Amino acid sequence: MTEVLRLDDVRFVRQGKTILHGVDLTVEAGQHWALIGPNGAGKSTLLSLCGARQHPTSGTVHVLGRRLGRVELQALRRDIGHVDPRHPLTSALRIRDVVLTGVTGTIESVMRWEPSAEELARSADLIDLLGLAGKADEPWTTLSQGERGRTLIARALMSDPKLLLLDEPSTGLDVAAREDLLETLDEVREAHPSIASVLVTHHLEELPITTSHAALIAHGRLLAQGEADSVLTTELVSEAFEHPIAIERREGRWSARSLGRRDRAAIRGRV
Ligand SMILES: Nc1ncnc2c1ncn2[C@@H]1O[C@H](COP(=O)(O)OP(=O)(O)OP(=O)(O)O)[C@@H](O)[C@H]1O
Repeated sequence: MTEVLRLDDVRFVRQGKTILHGVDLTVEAGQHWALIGPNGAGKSTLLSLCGARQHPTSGTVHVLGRRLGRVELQALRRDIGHVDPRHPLTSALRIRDVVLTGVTGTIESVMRWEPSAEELARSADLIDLLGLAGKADEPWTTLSQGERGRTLIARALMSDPKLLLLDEPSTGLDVAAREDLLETLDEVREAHPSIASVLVTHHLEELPITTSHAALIAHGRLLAQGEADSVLTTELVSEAFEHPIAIERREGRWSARSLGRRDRAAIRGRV
C-alpha cells in the first residue's frame, strides 16, 4: 500500500489555544476517509494541514512522502486537490475556465496562459464526469451551490491529484442535490481508483457509500480511527458528540438519530 498522508503527534496552537493535540493519522492510496466531529472540534484545521496550507506547531506531516517544512508548500499543493467551499472567486468565469484554473493553481484565469489540447480534453471529460455536461459555458456567478461544488471537484481533479480533500461538500444542498453529489463522488472514486480522499462533515448522512475509513475528532483529539464500520458506531459517535446518538448503516449509507429520553430509559432497562 502507498502512504499518501501521515501525521505524527501533530499539535497546532493559535493565539495560545491548542486546537489539535497529538494527532496521529495515516491515509493510504485508494482509501476514502471521513473526518467527523462536532462544531469547533478541529476538522477544518486538520484538513488545512493535510492540504499543506499551514504548518503544525509541533509533530510532523508527510504528504505524498514529503515533509511539511522541508518542501515548498506551493509545490506540494499541486499534487493535492483541495475542494474548499469558501473558494474566493468573484468574477464571472465560465465553468470550463474555472476547471482549467486547476492547472494553473490560481483562482482567476492567468493572462496569456493557453491550455493545451490535452488539458482542454481533460477538462471536458471531468465536466462530464461531474454531471455538468452542457453547462460548460455558464458563468460562476449564477451557478447554484451544487453546481459550484461540482465545478470545484472537477477543478481539483485537473492536476490528477493523489489526494482529494473535501470540506463539507454537501453543505447547503437540498436532499436531491446532495444524493446526486454523493453518487457522483462514488463515480469519481471508481474512475480514479488510486486516489485517496478525506471528507469532512458533521453529518453521517453526507457520507458516500465508498467511504472506507473514518476518524472521529472532538476537542482537537482523535477519539477513534480505522475502518468506517468499526468507528461509526453508536457508542463512539455518541462519545464524540457528547450526546446519545444511534447509528445505523443500511445499503451502504449511514444515518444518525438522537436517542430520546424514552430510548435511553429503555436501554437502561435492558442493562
Ligand atoms: N487561527 C485561529 N486562531 C484562533 N483559534 C482558531 C484559529 N483557527 C481555528 N481556531 C479555533 O479552533 C477550533 C477548531 O476550529 P476548526 O475550524 O478547525 O473546527 P471545525 O471542527 O472545522 O468546526 P466547524 O464544524 O464548526 O466548522 C475552534 O474553536 C476555532 O475557533
